[in-house]
Order: sequence, then C-alpha cells, then structure tokens
Amino acid sequence: MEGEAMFETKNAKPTKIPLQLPVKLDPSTKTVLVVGAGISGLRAASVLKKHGLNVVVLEARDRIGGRINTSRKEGKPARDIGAAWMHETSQNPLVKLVSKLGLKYYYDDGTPLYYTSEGRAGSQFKAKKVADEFADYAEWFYETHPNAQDRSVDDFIRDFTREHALITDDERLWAPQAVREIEQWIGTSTDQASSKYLSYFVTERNLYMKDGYDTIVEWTAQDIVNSPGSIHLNQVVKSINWSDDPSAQISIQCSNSTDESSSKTFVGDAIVVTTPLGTFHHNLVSYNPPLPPDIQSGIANMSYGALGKIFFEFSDVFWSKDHDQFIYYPTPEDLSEGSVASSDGSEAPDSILNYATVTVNLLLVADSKELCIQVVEPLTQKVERMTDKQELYEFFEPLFKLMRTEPYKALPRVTNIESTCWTQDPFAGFGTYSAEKVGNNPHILIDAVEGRTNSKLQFAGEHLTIAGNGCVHGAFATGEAAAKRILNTLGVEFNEDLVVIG
Ligand SMILES: Cc1cc2nc3c(=O)[nH]c(=O)nc-3n(C[C@H](O)[C@H](O)[C@H](O)COP(=O)(O)OP(=O)(O)OC[C@H]3O[C@@H](n4cnc5c(N)ncnc54)[C@H](O)[C@@H]3O)c2cc1C
Repeated sequence: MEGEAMFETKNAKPTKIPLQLPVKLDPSTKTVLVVGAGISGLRAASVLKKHGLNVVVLEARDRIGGRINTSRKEGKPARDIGAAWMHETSQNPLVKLVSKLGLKYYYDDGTPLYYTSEGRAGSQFKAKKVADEFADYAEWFYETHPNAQDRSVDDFIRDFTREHALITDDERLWAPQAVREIEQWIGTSTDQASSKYLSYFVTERNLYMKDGYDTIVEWTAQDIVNSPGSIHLNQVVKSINWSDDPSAQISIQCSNSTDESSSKTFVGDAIVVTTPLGTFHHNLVSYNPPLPPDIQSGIANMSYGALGKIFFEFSDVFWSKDHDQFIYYPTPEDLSEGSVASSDGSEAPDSILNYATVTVNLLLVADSKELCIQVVEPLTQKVERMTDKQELYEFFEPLFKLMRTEPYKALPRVTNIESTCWTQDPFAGFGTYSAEKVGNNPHILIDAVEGRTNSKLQFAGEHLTIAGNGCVHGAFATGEAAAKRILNTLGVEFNEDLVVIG
C-alpha cells in the first residue's frame, strides 16, 4: 500500500489516488569519487557501493593498500613494509577478521631484551618502569591541568625525574632514554613529541599479522575490485574542483603516473579524499575553491612523523631465540663524551648506537631468520636515502654485534636486505603517519571534518581520528564515517546490516 491512499465517495467504490510522497533517491544515479585506495578509501568505497552508489576510486600507485604494503617473495614469509600489527586488540574491530579469514597471527608481547652500548642489559630495566610511571603522570597532569602549556616528552620527563625523590641516580639518568621506546609507536622523536597528546602503549597487546596485512586490504576491497571500472590505478589526482551546490558536479584532474603527459578528468556527485596528511602539508593536490579555513587550520595544527624499517635476513641466527624484541637505548648525554673530533677537526661519523631502536625478532614472530630494525625521524630520512646495501649493513653492524649471544663469534652472512622508502614517497606524503608534536591540537582538524555532515567534500584517513589514530583500524573507521556523511548529504539512509565486519 506504500505510496497510495484510499478515498471513499458516496455510492461509489473506493478510488485509488496516488500520494505525493517525497521522491526517494535512486542511489545508482549518484557517483562518488574516492581519492586513494588505502584502507580508509577502500572502506569508504565499499560502504558506498553496498548502499547502491556508483564508486570511482582513483589511486596514484600501481597497487592498492597505500601504507599497507606486503612484500611477497616465493618461498619467503610475508614481509610488511608498512603496517604489520593490529593495535588496541581488545577494541579493534578488525581483529574479528583474523578468525573469520583464518589468518595466522602472533601476539608479540613477550618481555623484550634491553641493550645499551655496554651490551645486554637483561630483561629487567628499572628505568623503563620510571618511564611508564611518567606516562601515567603526564596523562593525569593534563587531565587535571587542561590549560597547561604543552611540552616535549623529553623536557617533561627530565623535570619529572629531577623532582622525583624516590628514584636512584641511575634511574634518573636512564628514564629519559627508556621513554624513547615509544618513538617507534608514535613515529617521531621524544624531543619533538607532545606530552599533552602522548599515546603511550603500555598495557595494550599487539598482534602481528603473520599472513601479511594485505589480507585485510583484499577483504576490504573485494566489492570494489570485483566491480569493473570502479578502481583506476596510476591516476595521480592533481586538482579537485568542488562545490556544495546540490546541482553542481565535482570534477578532478588526474595525470597518469606512467605517462605524465596523459591526463584525465573524472566527474561525480560527491568526493572522499583520503590522501595522507603529509600530502596536504606539501600541497600536492590543489583545491578549487581552496579548502575551508577550519580544515586548513586543522592541517596546520597536526604533524606527520616517519617510522622506517630495515629488514636483515641472515644465513644463521646469532641473537636470542627467547625474546620478541630487542630494545636499544643510547647513552644519556650526561654520560657520553660528546662527538669526538678527529685530528683534522671533522666530527666522528654518526653511529646507529646514538639512536634508540626497537628490533623485532622475526624468528619468533614470522619463522624467518630475520631482524627488522625500526627507526624514527630524523634517522628514518637518513637511512631511507641509503641505497647502497653495503652502506646500510655497515651502518647497522654495531647493533648486530651487541645482539650476539656469543660475542666472540663473527656475524653470519647477510642474505637479504630490504629497506622502506616512505620519506622519499610523495604518495605517502614523505612520511609514515600523523604524530602529535609540541603545540599541536588534533581536535581542530577532527572536529572540522566530523562537522561536515552535509557536504559533498569529505575526508578520511588515519589522521582523522583520536581512537586508533595513526593505525589501520583508525583509518578504516574514518572511511566508514566519511561514507556515512556522504550518504547523509545525498539523502541515502545508512543501513548498518550492510556493512558488518564479523
Ligand atoms: C612503516 C609503517 C608502519 C606502520 N605500522 C603500523 C602497524 O603496525 N599497525 C597499524 O595499525 N598501523 C601501522 N601503520 C599505519 C597504517 O599503515 C596507516 O595508518 C594506514 O594504512 C593509513 O591508511 P589511509 O587509508 O589513511 O592512508 P593510505 O594507506 O596512505 O592511503 C592513501 C592512498 O592515497 C593514495 N594517494 C596519495 N596521493 C594521491 C594522489 N594525488 N592521487 C591519487 N591517490 C593518491 C596513496 O597512494 C594511498 O594509496 C604503519 C605505517 C607505516 C608507513
């Protein structure tokens, strides 16, 4: 009976008169452009597709997945050059996919082994407990003093340890080094990181994706890749003409990454932009009209970090087989003798032992005779510029020497080296993920984006969430949220049942 009313007239049979109900939008008449085929773009596209809209995904690279990139070589375990772990596993909805898809995993939450330049410091490093206590204090401090000025983690922990009456001198010296373990998670150094927005991963468990993270990309992308014409690879979006006028169309100009001279224009009714934060900082895409002021201000108030990974495969295992991770803390400045000047006045060459590193034992984690060393900016940029494998090996060799369980033995042969190059990559925004540095305020951008409930220009990506920020599951959630805002703008009802994960 929907759309009809019954009227009775005297001595007459009831007559059917059509009611003037609002015309329901046919979703298949609408096209949404999605810029970027990373996890957020793919999730946005999939949600929109499941609601019946046409979706056109434009991706600059020749592959999907963005900052999820699994390197697969015959006979070798999957190696994740980008994201490798599911974080916040107790709340992370993507964890459901691990059992649903029957994926192999490893919780690498065993006690790490700690090292200093003096050698193995064992698995008890009391200064680390002081660092943990500092993180707890910093969280409490900004909760109870919300207007207090932001300070770098480095500055704040030095004051904290100076004023702490109940710790030893050694702990006072080493706690600022121990706190640097978090650099690997936040993607930036503690002398730049904000203590106000410090994300300190003390209690959460992390799940390593042994089968490769691209399994999650494939699951997310299945509707899109199975729909001919929905994904266009090698399309570098250069400019976006947008308008919130309901009758206006949105158009974007792309150049082909394999042939700069060839360009294409794509047209749609709405758009979701998912390019990394760093692409905005470098103005790699132009907007006409320019981005709204609140978005511009939000972008200026957020920073971008750089985590690098270097994989070294050896002919034999020379490191401890009992620990998931090896954490190296450089000597505190107060103890180091400073840079040694040579007789010609030049400084001694930089050494890996001047930096905090977290090395993942891929023997336990991925059944491979490999170590994955993780570094952060500014070291990431330096290492990612090293193209010569011999140079790379020599730079990291002092760390390997420290990690030997039998220090008198020569190191075994290196059989393979692979290094990341995110900081050289414009499509990654010359970095890896968003990071809160001193003085930043992530809420400006997030509030501006979430407030666009009725706009044809939407944004998604790891930088647009507080929960899961910088992570795959955070990016995934922002893709879904952007799709919901598009549905709202176009007048299509969101149906939760269409998009369940588990
Ligand atoms: C080294 C490294 C380690 C990480 N480790 C983890 C981890 O262990 N766990 C975790 O949860 N997260 C991790 N992350 C973060 C995680 O990978 C990201 O948060 C997430 O993948 C980001 O997804 P996204 O969709 O926001 O962006 P992206 O994946 O970057 O997608 C954006 C897409 O836009 C495309 N693009 C860019 N510019 C243009 C253009 N002009 N035109 C068209 N397309 C364009 C890009 O090619 C890309 O495909 C890591 C990241 C890196 C780099």
